[in-house]
Amino acid sequence: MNMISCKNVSFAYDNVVTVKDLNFSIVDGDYFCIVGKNGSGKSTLLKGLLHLKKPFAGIIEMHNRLAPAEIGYLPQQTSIQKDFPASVYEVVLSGCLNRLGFRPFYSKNEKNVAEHNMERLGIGHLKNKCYRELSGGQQQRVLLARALCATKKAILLDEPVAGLDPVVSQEMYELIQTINGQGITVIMVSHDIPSTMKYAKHILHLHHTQLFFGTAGEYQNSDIGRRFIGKETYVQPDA
Ligand SMILES: Nc1ncnc2c1ncn2[C@@H]1O[C@H](COP(=O)(O)OP(=O)(O)OP(=O)(O)O)[C@@H](O)[C@H]1O
Repeated sequence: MNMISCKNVSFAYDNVVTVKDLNFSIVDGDYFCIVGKNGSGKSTLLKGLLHLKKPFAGIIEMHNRLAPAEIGYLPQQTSIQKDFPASVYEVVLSGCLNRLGFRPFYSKNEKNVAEHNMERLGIGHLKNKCYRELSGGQQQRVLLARALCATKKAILLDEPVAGLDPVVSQEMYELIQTINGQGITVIMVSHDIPSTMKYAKHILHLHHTQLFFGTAGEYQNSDIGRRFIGKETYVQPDA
């Protein structure tokens, strides 16, 4: 069943259209990857899906009463975020912010949700540690736990393994796959094409418009897919 549909969607900055004619759907339980070169419109689309940016034209439909605030979001990390002076627990719990409404304090239930997601991602033992003292991989797990506090339905991840070493990246991908297997829809922007091909169910390839939308298998067999996968996959030169 469709969770989100984009129909003839375009985005513009200062009335200048930068991304146009997007037509695709994300289904319940999808592992949906958005790929494309720098500046092709991936982050703009993410902002659109989160309703942080209005389409210039077209419509983004959220089905089954999915509210944008119910999508957990793991943004790209900046150096300022990496230095954030809060405990792991505080960072994870802040994922429940959207549930607070006018209440000033978190409820017992929200605290339980935070505890549950820390255990789920294997960071329960880091609860009282300062976020900025963690490794890059641990920080990403914390942010993933935070994103999961906001949702039972979908998470949106912007380059979740950027800056992580191959082993930690692999662990992160396995966690994301496990979460997807538990029924959470995964929507991910990625420059990591080999892993995209390994895990994605559907792929959207952007270059200011939609160059491809379909299954990972269809992408692999398409001209655009073959060219992009070939270019982006790093081949170890002969020693
Ligand atoms: N705030 C803005 N004002 C004006 N133009 C913008 C703004 N943000 C993005 N753009 C333009 O919109 C287009 C798409 O940018 P976007 O950041 O969405 O690309 P991207 O695919 O996410 O890039 P990257 O892979 O480098 O993160 C680009 O041409 C960019 O210059």
